[in-house]
Order: sequence, then C-alpha cells, then structure tokens
Amino acid sequence: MTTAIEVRGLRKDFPVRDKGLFAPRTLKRAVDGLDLDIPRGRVTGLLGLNGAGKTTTIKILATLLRPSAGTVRVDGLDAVGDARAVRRRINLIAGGERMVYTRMTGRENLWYFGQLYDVPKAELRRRTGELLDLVGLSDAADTMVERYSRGMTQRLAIARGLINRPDYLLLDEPTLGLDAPIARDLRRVVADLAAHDGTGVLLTSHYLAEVEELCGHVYVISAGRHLAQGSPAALKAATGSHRTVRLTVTDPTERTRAAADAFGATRENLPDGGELITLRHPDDMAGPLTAAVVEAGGSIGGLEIAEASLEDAILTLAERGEAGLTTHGPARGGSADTTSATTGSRTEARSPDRTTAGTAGTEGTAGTVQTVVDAADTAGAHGGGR
Ligand SMILES: Nc1ncnc2c1ncn2[C@@H]1O[C@H](COP(=O)(O)OP(=O)(O)OP(=O)(O)O)[C@@H](O)[C@H]1O
Repeated sequence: MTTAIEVRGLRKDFPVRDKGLFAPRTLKRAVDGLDLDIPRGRVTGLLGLNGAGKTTTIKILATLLRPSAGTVRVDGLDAVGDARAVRRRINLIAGGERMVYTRMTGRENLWYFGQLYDVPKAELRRRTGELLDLVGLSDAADTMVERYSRGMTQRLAIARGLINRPDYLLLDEPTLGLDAPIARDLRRVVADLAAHDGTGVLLTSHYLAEVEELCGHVYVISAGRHLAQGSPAALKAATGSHRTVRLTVTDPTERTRAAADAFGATRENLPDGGELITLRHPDDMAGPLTAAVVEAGGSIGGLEIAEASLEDAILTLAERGEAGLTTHGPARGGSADTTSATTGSRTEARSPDRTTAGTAGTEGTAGTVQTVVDAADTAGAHGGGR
C-alpha cells in the first residue's frame, strides 16, 4: 500500500451563472487535471496566484468537496468512496475560515472534535490541555468562542486541526492573521510533525518565507493546472532567480581579479580604488568566493548577499504558463534537483497580485527545466460539484 496522498487527473467544475438569475448555467473549471503526490514525513507546498485552484484542491483532499473527475487516494483509500476512513487520517487548518463552534468554549470545541475523530478519552483530555497551551489559549479555555478575538479563534482552529494527530495535515494559509510568535510556534509544530511523527503536510501560504522554511517540494499551479514542481531553489534557478553576492575588495590585484573571474563574477572599479565583485548564482557562493579572493591576497571591505525571491519565480512561472509559452532547455547549476514545468495552452486573464508559495527546503542547486505545452483541453462540461 502506498503511504501518500496521490492525486491523479483531478478536476473540479463549479456551475456558475454569469449574468442574472435566468441566464443558463455554465461550468467554471477551478481545477484542471492536477497530479500531486503528498508523501508522509514531508511538507509539500502548493503555490499559485489568486484563483489558481489551491483552496479547491485542498477542500477536495479534505473530502469537503467532491471532484468532478480524477482520483484522490489517501494511503490507497479513495477520498470519495472511502471518505469516512479518509477523514480519520487527515485534518485541515484553513486560515480565515471559521472552523470552530462559537457557542462552545475552546475546550468544549476540542473535546467535541476529538470525539468526532474517536480520540480515546484519556488521550483527548491530555491533548486538549497540551494543544490549548500550544496555541496560547489555556487562560481562555473555558470562555465561549464568540468572545474570542479573530486571532484567538484562528489559534483554536489550529488546535482543532491537530486534535486527531492526523497522518496528513492540510494547511490552507494557516498563519493568516496570526501574531508572529504564534505563527512561528505553528511552523515549529508543523516541521516537527513532519520530521518526527512522519505526518504528510500540504501547505499553501502567501508567506513565501514560511514556504521556503518548511517545504521540501512545491507544486506551482495556475488556472487549476500544473505549471512546475521542484524545490524552491530549483524553481528560482529555473526562472533565472539567483542569489546575488556583492563583495568589496579594498586592494584589488591581478590575482584577486583572476579569482573573481574564475567564478564568472563581474567587476567594477570603485571611486576609492577598491573593486566591487558581483556574482549571481543559484547556490550560496558567498563563502567560496570570499575564500578565493582572500586566498589571492585580497582584503574584504564588505559583503552583501541578496536572496533570490521565490515570489519572482512564481510570478514568472505563472506568466509563462498563462502566455502558453514554451521553453526547453537546461537550467544553470547543479543537477541534484529537477524542476519540471508544464504550461497549459489555456490562457486566462489574471492579475498577478498575490503569490502563494509552497516549497521545498534549501537545496542549493539548479535543476533541469522541461516545459511542455499541453494540448488544448477542449473537453466539455464535467459533472458539477457540490
Ligand atoms: N463555489 C464556487 N463556485 C464557482 N467558482 C468557484 C467556487 N469556488 C472557487 N471558484 C473559482 O475557482 C477558481 C479557483 O478558486 P480557489 O479558491 O480554489 O483558488 P485559490 O488558488 O485558493 O485562490 P486564492 O489564492 O485567492 O485563495 C477561482 O476562479 C474561483 O473563483
């Protein structure tokens, strides 16, 4: 049996009425043939611009929505046919959505949801206390949730999402609106769950730093379609996003210049007689470059490192995807990681006003980029969802 969430050919069409009550209904395709693998013990990211289909996908995985086509298997169980069994294995934390009962206290909520998940009573009592503590709600445990602030309600929703120690945790913008310390604690808990308990986590977040910190692998989608996947480093490299190292050498010589040139860096004279060496590279080259210049007898006057932006990478990928652009070719850098990108032929106007990233750790390698244009999907309507 495979221990992973396996998504194959997932589609979701929503019936919509474009103009007025009596207009015929059409189908809005929110998810369009997605394949995803969410293994245990790893945080996988799902990124895309607004409306890319992230929340819809997560809701289907959480069994809250039925897919129009395709399959979702959780440890081999079908998310539609075996929805009850699947529900015991997964839990969802969605920022900005009310997922708790306001007419109950925080403790009662956790007790209630724990019972729904058949958590044994003694364990439930212990976990309720631990989780209330974790999310900083111990003092408000016996207060009705309707009297909680938004942040408190969100913290309770996090505790609720962890009450059954899920095998798979689906996180849809989990830190939205949270105070920084609580958001940091949540990230620590999530990393811990994946690393030590073997929990499989799927994360969408607009905080790309959060994605880079947590995720080992990320899928980028646009208009419900797969655009690319890989580690954040590979995605950045694939889109030409590089770290920039700026090294000031106070006493440049032929030897220091040769050392810089060996890295493919550019050099620029400074008014004070020094030299500015600039190197753009997918890997962290600050250490090796500095060491080489010092070894060549140079003195370092300053060092500045600008991180490549994952946001740029996602925007670039989305723009390429929406333009139906085709590129083939190797990315620069190492080969320890692979990014594959698929651009759909569908084009749809969408403003790249926000990015969501989910991604991998910090493997400092570029990868191979394969971009393939799919045949236009002219398939008609699929059965509407709920
Ligand atoms: N119930 C619904 N009925 C009709 N269309 C819907 C429905 N839910 C979502 N959509 C549409 O499906 C598409 C995908 O929406 P979804 O919420 O999954 O995107 P998202 O990637 O989570 O976006 P965001 O980053 O803004 O949260 C959007 O065009 C959205 O308008």
